[in-house]
Amino acid sequence: MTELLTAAQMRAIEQAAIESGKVTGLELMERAGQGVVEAIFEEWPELQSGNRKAVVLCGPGNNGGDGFVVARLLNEREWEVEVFLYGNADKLPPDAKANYERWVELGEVQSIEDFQRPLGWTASVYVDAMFGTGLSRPIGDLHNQLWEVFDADAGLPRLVAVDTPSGVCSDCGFVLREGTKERLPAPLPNHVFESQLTVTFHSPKVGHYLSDGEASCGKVIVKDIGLPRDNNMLPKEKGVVKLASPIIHGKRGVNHKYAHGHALVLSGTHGSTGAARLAARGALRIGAGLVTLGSPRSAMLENAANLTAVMLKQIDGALGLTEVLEDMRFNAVCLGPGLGVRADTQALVLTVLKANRPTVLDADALTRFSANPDVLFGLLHKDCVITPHGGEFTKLFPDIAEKLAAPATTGPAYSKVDAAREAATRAGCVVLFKGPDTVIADPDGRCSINSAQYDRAAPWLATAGSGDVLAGFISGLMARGFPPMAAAETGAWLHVECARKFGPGLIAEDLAEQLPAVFRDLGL
Ligand SMILES: NC(=O)C1=CN([C@@H]2O[C@H](COP(=O)(O)OP(=O)(O)OC[C@H]3O[C@@H](n4cnc5c(N)ncnc54)[C@H](OP(=O)(O)O)[C@@H]3O)[C@@H](O)[C@H]2O)[C@@H](O)CC1
Ligand SMILES: [K+]
Repeated sequence: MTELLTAAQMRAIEQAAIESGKVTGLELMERAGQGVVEAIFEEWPELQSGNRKAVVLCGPGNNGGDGFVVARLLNEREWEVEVFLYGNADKLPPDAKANYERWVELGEVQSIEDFQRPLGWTASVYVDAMFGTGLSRPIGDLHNQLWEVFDADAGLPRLVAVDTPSGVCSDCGFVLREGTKERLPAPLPNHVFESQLTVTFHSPKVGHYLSDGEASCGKVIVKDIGLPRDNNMLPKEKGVVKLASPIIHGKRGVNHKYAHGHALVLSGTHGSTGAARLAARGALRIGAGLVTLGSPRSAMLENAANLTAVMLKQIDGALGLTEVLEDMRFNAVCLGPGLGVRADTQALVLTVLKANRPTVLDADALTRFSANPDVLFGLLHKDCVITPHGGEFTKLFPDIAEKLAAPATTGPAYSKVDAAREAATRAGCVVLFKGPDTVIADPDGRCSINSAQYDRAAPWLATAGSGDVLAGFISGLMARGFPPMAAAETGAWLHVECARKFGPGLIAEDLAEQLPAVFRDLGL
């Protein structure tokens, strides 16, 4: 399980370790610099020999201190090293200052203003050690200068970011930028200069996995710097964010279909039934013992013509649903995909929520409440999962979405994690806020990011109906008895694995069909 830390959490861990007397800040900085050098050779073994040159850009804090260590260690390995400093050497914090002084015995320090791109890239490696977890405001002109130098049109150099790419907030993953009263157009102009490698310490930072994080980090390598793994010293008010991982087991115990639950998925009317069938098939493949599609009379023929293992039951309106839910064997309900946003959708949602059954609400079941989200929040309960994408999230939580969309001007800035957590508290249930950086938050404070980035990139998932399958996966797991947070996390993780298993050309129908192979890979 990978834990992702905020700047404050990382600082608390470092502080506690230093105060315990077991390690000094200087030792941590030395190990950080060593970690960067190790990572460079692991990533580019061809740099072990030959004429090698590094350009190291150092900032005014301890991130800069790490840079001076890297410069010295590469110099010891007979690299030619050029160092540029942003800011005043006299104002460096003590550990950084000590490493600055060790470096000036070996080489020169130039002002960052003199750093320009020569004709072509002349160094084997460029090290960005300007700002890390201490970034507190936009880097303004410096950013523009670097943006010009590292302009991708010139071809990407081996650019290594120490801890975080400078300018990117380590909590939210956004590039900090000057405030503007006007909302920036979507998508935001991407002013990120791309590192090929980001070497971070102890644990990845939350911002590496959110918003611009992946685009700017390239690849994240975590180096141990000897800090304790005991998180007792962390601020308690918010738990640590984790990378989602599957909490799944094979079907155990009684070999009877009813032992694995019975999911009910509600279909839309005639002509809008495919989404619910995708969800239903997802629920069945993921292991619910039985799945029934509840269909209005108008869509019975259409659904009957397209179902085999999934069962079909006519359910007309809230009254019909109330009667069906008297059968307690329906132990998980999924509604929203293709349901439509008419008044009876609201009645169906309210009926399901009053029945107090594990429930997944997606798509139209959420959009229907755009005008009156409080009605929905009043009835959602702890056994629910809601799965909004960005647009649905904005309709249900407009004030939260506005905070998230506002330009990040000071660090650490409001993040998608903060937004999902706030939404979960308001909704009183698990919120799965979709994206390549899906954030899953439980009102009890647990939070994870299901990343479809870096080595789990799955761009093929952006295809019609894939969200419907996810809603089905989660409801199928809930029918199997998974608690909402575990169901959401596991369902989202498997969803990405299925997309990766299939690869290019994926359409929504393919997703659930990959589950058997993914389960086999997991040894289930
Ligand atoms: N602590 C440890 O033991 C270890 C720490 N380690 C390393 O330290 C890093 C954290 O160090 P850090 O806290 O000193 O923060 P850092 O990112 O260097 O920047 C702070 C400086 O930048 C300034 N500043 C901020 N924004 C600015 C802007 N836009 N434009 C201009 N200035 C700006 C800010 O000024 P201020 O906001 O105070 O005015 C302050 O002077 C961490 O990422 C890791 O690499 C490792 O060695 C392991 C051991
Ligand atoms: K950096």
